[in-house]
Amino acid sequence: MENPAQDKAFPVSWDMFHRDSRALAWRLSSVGEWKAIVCITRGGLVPAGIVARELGIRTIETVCIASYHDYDTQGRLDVIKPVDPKVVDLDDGEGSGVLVIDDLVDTGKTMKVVREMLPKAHFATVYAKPVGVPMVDTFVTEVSQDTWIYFPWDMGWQFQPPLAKETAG
Ligand SMILES: O=P(O)(O)OC[C@H]1O[C@H](OP(=O)(O)OP(=O)(O)O)[C@H](O)[C@@H]1O
Ligand SMILES: Nc1nc2[nH]cnc2c(=O)[nH]1
Ligand SMILES: [Mg+2]
Repeated sequence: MENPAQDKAFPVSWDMFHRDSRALAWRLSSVGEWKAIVCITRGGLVPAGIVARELGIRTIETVCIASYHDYDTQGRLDVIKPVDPKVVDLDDGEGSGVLVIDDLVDTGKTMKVVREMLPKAHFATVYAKPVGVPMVDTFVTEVSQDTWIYFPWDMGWQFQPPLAKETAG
């Protein structure tokens, strides 16, 4: 099965996300140099800002894709906005000189669509699951396929009942 039930939780705090995105920038800094970042919205917006700051990249473009319409179930993949041709054509019309950033790769379907637009770009994510790993050139942390990653922008503070109350009765 390509994407089994994702019943393990990997919660990520803002601090963790900042540290892991900086680690991504650190890895990328020894891989190459890029003229522009293309971030895959919306999840890619946050790491793209951090990596752009670390690597001194000021041209930042978006490709707007949505597929997980129903929380954790992937549906039809919608390209809401393609990459600006000015960015595709920076070097050779195939994405050389472009760094594509997303928060994570899961099945790899989102990355595959963007790879078709920018075949020579470098693809990077902060987190990766095994099925998606072949689609990404650089990432920081791998989690198992049956794990759901909870990002800080999707979370909120909530009262936690004390253990004693949970186990009573
Ligand atoms: O490797 P895949 O199985 O294709 O999944 C990975 C994509 O899923 C999430 O985006 P989502 O479509 O939920 O949109 P969002 O970034 O706006 O949250 C995530 O941000 C990746 O872009
Ligand atoms: N937040 C979040 N979005 C996803 N999209 C695909 N996989 C995931 C995941 O594990 N977490
Ligand atoms: Mg996304």
